[in-house]
Amino acid sequence: MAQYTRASGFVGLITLQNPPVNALSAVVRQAIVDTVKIALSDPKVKSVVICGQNGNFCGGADIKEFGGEMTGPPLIPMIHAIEAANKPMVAAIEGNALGGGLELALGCHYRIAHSKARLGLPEVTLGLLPAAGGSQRLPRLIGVPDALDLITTGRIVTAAEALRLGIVDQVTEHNTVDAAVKFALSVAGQPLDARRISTFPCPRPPDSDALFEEAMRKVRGSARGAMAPVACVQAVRAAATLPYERGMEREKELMATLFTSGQARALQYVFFAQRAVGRWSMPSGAGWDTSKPRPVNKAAVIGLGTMGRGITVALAQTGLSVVAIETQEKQLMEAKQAVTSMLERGAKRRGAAPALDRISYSRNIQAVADVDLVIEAVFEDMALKLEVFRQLSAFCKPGTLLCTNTSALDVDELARGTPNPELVVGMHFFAPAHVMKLLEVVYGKRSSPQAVATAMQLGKKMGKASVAVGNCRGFVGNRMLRLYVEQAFFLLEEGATPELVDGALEEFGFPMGVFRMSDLSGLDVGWRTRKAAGQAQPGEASGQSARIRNGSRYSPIGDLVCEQGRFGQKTGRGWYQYDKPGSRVARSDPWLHSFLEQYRARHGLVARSIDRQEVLERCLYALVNEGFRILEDGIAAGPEDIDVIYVFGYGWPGHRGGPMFYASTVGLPKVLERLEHYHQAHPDVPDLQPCGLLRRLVASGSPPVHRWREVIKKLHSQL
Ligand SMILES: CCCCCCCCCCCCC/C=C/C(=O)SCCNC(=O)CCNC(=O)[C@H](O)C(C)(C)COP(=O)(O)OP(=O)(O)OC[C@H]1O[C@@H](n2cnc3c(N)ncnc32)[C@H](O)[C@@H]1OP(=O)(O)O
Repeated sequence: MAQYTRASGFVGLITLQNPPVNALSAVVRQAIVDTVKIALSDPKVKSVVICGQNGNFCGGADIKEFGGEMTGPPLIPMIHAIEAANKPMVAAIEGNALGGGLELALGCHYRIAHSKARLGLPEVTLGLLPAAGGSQRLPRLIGVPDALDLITTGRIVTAAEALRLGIVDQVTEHNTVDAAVKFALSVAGQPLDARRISTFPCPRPPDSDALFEEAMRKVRGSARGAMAPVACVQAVRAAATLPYERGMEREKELMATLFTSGQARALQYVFFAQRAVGRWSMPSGAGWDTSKPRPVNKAAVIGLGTMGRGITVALAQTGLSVVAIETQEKQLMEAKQAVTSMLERGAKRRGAAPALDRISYSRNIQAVADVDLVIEAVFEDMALKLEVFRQLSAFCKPGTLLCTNTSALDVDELARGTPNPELVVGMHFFAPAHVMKLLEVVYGKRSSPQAVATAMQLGKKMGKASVAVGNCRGFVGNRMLRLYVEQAFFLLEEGATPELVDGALEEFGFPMGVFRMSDLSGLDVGWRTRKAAGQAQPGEASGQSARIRNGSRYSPIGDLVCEQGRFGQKTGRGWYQYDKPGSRVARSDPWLHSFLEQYRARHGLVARSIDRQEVLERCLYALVNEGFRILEDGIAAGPEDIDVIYVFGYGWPGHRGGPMFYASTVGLPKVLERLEHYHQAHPDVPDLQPCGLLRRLVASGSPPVHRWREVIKKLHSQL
């Protein structure tokens, strides 16, 4: 709702009240309509201020309403009535003014913001566009290039940037509502014609056709099939080329296509999934609501390779004091230089001072003595990590949380090597750790809920989508990825090329297909793991036995490519060829194609024609099937956890909502049928056998994804 009061005698004060973010629900919209009417009809009121309660202006339209029938007064006429008012309407912006919230403020004649306010039109991230006039008013207010940037990316700006762009009229360090009331009194009675943004001509850039074509090219290149960014460009183009009323019609038309689209549903699911994973739980029943995190003011990072450096930067940028430890002098110096330049680059981008003085560097592990939490990021070697944990246990103060940044090693085994296993958790960062948004927080059998709560809270502070998962080989993300990569290898054996597989996956929306990705991250990483597991065996054995491990199909293709010294981009050769080592532009490699032909001949394999549909089904359904197993095993608490991991850590296109959501949109019976088909065709690949949970969900009528937890709970209670 919205509360109406009078301030300083002559100012009508409308306070939006819909905790926690004052979203514009039907009730709030009705209350705004009613209170605006009261204020405008009261002769004592000279001007009006609109603000939000609890220091938060407005988080936009109520996203929860989008799934159902929209009731209550619509936003557009409500904002028009505000703009048309004959008394000055002033928005007092504290906290967030996002989406419909900013559109409401743009309908006001003046905008006063607190210096800590954040403003933006993030609708595109929800598969929508700013369709309450935002796409038409913002370009008229700040010009086409800046409006295009904000609307197509959903980028949120600070009050300082908003002032520079001309979105707000004034920024205050003090009480925003007081400042707005004072301002409202100062402009009472002044003419308002020049303050109604919808009446402004849209400033037309000199070569606007070229500008829009370039914007469209850029957006199509990065959208990976998402419709909303494209519609955003079209809407802003309408603002630049059409009168306001016709622009509004175009905005509505474009929104109508997006509003009911599967992409919007998927992106809004991801929005709520991201919040749902914060309400984590462990199989013991402990969780976010029962576990209090410990305060963390000072942290240590052990091992300053690529991951350790990124983690150091992420921690320092969060405001923590960090002790960065590397035993080798040369590496320590190199790391210090790298961390310094990463911090400086980041600070320049944000227009802030680099957090250099928050970090101290040491070669001595005893420097951990006074830290609250340690993140170990040494080489992926169990013996080495056990030794580091032994030393940490000796030197850390009692109660220090010991975290390991392993991507696959057993957290329980590490915990067993310490006197306080309850203090050990995994914090699996993704490279580059200061950029990538995902963090898997891995709890072992003996991790205390408080340790998990502390790691989850630290992840949130670092701005990461943090997901609590159980301990198993590869945790959630890499455990699923193994099956996806494995299918891609099998497809090469059967007649596909890296280009075909990558093309299909990139068309689906991944930024890179599996082979281009593998060239980027280095083929030797997986090879080393396979060698350690005894899977990769040197030499070029032929015949079927060379492709079997533990009774299941195995493809040594990746191992053989590595044996040629082809490790991907870093060596200039991998699944593709590159101009020189380190170069990023992948080109088809005839050597690889003839290698594949020779390989098939040696193993008696006959290449067949494989289409993109099969590539998608084999790679994606195998991955989804493992997702069901993960849910069945209780490693992830719900489908949202898996989907957040894949969207934020593995490049799964957000407009397809994550693998489990995607499976639900394909239809679980269809996924089951295709897995049965492929399992029958490849009986030597047991991983293709449909998971019991998938069968159970289909048997229960394929409930929507938000109801899977009930089926999972029932399943676990019967085990
Ligand atoms: C047939 C065709 C018809 C077509 C036409 C139809 C027309 C109808 C549409 C009219 C035009 C609409 C145009 C406007 C659209 C919008 O405004 S879309 C919304 C845009 N806003 C956002 O994207 C902001 C989303 N929120 C956030 O980014 C953050 O929540 C925050 C505001 C920055 C606050 O962050 P933080 O403090 O970290 O809190 P959170 O944990 O994120 O959120 C707290 C809880 O609040 C819930 N929530 C947040 N925002 C909204 C929202 N806008 N609507 C509903 N709920 C919201 C969030 O989910 C959290 O709740 P829990 O999930 O229960 O934890």
